[in-house]
Amino acid sequence: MFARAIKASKSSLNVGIGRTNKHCSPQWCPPINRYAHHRSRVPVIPHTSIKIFREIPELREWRRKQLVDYRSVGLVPTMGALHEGHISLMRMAAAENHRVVVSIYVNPTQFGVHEDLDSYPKTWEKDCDILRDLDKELAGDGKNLGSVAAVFAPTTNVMYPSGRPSQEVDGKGSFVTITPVGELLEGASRPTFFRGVATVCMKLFNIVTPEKVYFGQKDVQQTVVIKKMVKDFCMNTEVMVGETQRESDGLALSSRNVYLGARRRKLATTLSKVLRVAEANYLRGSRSRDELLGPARELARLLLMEQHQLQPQERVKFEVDYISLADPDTMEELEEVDESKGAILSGAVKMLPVEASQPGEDLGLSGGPPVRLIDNIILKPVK
Ligand SMILES: Nc1ncnc2c1ncn2[C@@H]1O[C@H](COP(=O)(O)OP(=O)(O)OP(=O)(O)O)[C@@H](O)[C@H]1O
Ligand SMILES: CC(C)(CO)[C@@H](O)C(=O)[O-]
Ligand code: BAL
Repeated sequence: MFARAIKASKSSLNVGIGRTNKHCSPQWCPPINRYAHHRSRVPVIPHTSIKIFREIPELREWRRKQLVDYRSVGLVPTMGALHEGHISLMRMAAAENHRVVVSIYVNPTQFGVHEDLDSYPKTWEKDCDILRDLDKELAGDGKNLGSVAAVFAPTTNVMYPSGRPSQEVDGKGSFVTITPVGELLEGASRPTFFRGVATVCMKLFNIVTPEKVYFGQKDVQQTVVIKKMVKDFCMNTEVMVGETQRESDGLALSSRNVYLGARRRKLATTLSKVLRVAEANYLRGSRSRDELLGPARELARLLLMEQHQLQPQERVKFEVDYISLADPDTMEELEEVDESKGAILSGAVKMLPVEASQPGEDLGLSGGPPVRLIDNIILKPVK
């Protein structure tokens, strides 16, 4: 969250300023005119049949047609700045549904007041190129049931018709809260985060009415919150979870990795290394919190100490927010893993900005602001 400081490129600004909605800044509004298809009311991504819906009524009309035609619909919610993690969810959805809807919406209510909503990466044109390439790939692969049929890219006016609600913790508004799970871990660090996520996902599910919804394991607590919301509100959809996509050295893909720069990028694998130590101990038979998390915390301490011994021009400082061993259904902390249920190992680390840069050093986009990284490993049941 700390690292969303990219500014829209000049070209994306240019395409955005034709007819922007007063409730959305020109930087991030998908262009309305540019992709207009002459014979259709609904624009499409060029060289594809992927429809771009900006309004709810048109999307609902399209959705009704899919229902009448017995076509299943899968939804992949995203905040854009698409990468291979998102694409893997779309591939999964295309394998199991006739029509895949991808939502691209940077949801204000999940950002705390001091978080960087305004600078969250907005890469609409690049996202369209990625979707076009995926469209070609899926068309050439006979194993899929369907393909990406539509992008839903609403404005905040559409998503919050009574006006944009407060981002304050005690702010008023129509919110969905899923507690206590939404208050733990990520929710403790970002108190309005899961309220915003549950609220926007409830809206997206109500609008798209998908048979299945797709979320990434990288945001594991989010999957637990969404599953609980679907269960507790008797929602008619199935929550599917796609595995975390990683770089070859183990770093989980994330839109925010672009802010790391070369020096911090090398150390960004710290969290996955630390979690893997705990996983290795689980696989060797350890079950208690101390046996699992003790050595993991020790590795984090040693890696940080190593950095502190370096010169400011060379070192990377980071802060461990949490390392957790939690119940897979509630995210509550465990003293002992129940072998029949397994557990979730998760963590969050804040990579601090470099203290002293070297001449010409790549510090990451926007000068390398603080970057909060999250990751997790599922400890599978053994019985
Ligand atoms: N590396 C990944 N592997 C699998 N799924 C992912 C990965 N990264 C993100 N996702 C999933 O994609 C969906 C949309 O996520 P989002 O748009 O927030 O991307 P992100 O990379 O997590 O961005 P952020 O910088 O906000 O964390 C979520 O369900 C998320 O879990
Ligand atoms: C699910 C989501 C799209 C809701 O805004 C967001 O939290 C995300 O990208 O993980
Ligand atoms: N993938 C989680 C979205 C967020 O950090 O706001």
